[in-house]
Amino acid sequence: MPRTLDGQITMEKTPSYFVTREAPARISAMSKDTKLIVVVRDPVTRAISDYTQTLSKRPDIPTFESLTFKNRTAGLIDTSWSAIQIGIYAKHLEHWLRHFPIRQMLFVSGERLISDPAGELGRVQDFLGLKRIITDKHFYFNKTKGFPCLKKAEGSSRPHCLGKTKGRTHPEIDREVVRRLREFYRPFNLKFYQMTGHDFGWDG
Ligand SMILES: Nc1ncnc2c1ncn2[C@@H]1O[C@H](COP(=O)(O)OS(=O)(=O)O)[C@@H](OP(=O)(O)O)[C@H]1O
Repeated sequence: MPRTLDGQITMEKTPSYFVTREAPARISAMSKDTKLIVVVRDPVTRAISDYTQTLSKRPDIPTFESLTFKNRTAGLIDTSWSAIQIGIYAKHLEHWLRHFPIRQMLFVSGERLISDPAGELGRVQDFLGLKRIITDKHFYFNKTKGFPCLKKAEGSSRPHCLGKTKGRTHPEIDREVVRRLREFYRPFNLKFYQMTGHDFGWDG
């Protein structure tokens, strides 16, 4: 991690910190003032997205439906499958709250990052104590990509969308399996809304 000079903010990101048991203590030991930003989306869609990403690299893996259950007849969800485990946000957050106060954490809605990127980035800028430089003016909706894109990439005058690995088409998943997963996540989601003081709207 480079030294941070006056007037600079050092940022670092990885998708795996939030669920890594050792990460909260290690980050707190490095700097207990660190601000933490977590992007969360509906855990069911997240699991399907995770599966879609693995499937793109290993097309021979079993179906989403078969990986979801330890015992499908009994409706027993396989919580050891990482695609499912990662979405139990309340459990992961508990570990962070042993080392950081909730005011040092910002939870960005993955859904709103798509429907209102400037609004969500406004929250990020406020949280970091920055002026709201990034606004609506910086985005446009790209119909081909189906997502918001930047009107101008940094250091360029050309528009920029995220790459092909972001926004893949998800496979169709058995509705009953989706329903069962929604039921499974519901109590954890409600706990998460309570802990963060923010209803992400994944449960109707
Ligand atoms: N503007 C824009 N363009 C494209 N994609 C967008 C955008 N905003 C959010 N998203 C969502 O980001 C999802 C991929 O991000 P990940 O967090 O999975 O990426 S990472 O591989 O873990 O870094 C990706 O998930 P999938 O749709 O499942 O691919 C998108 O839904």
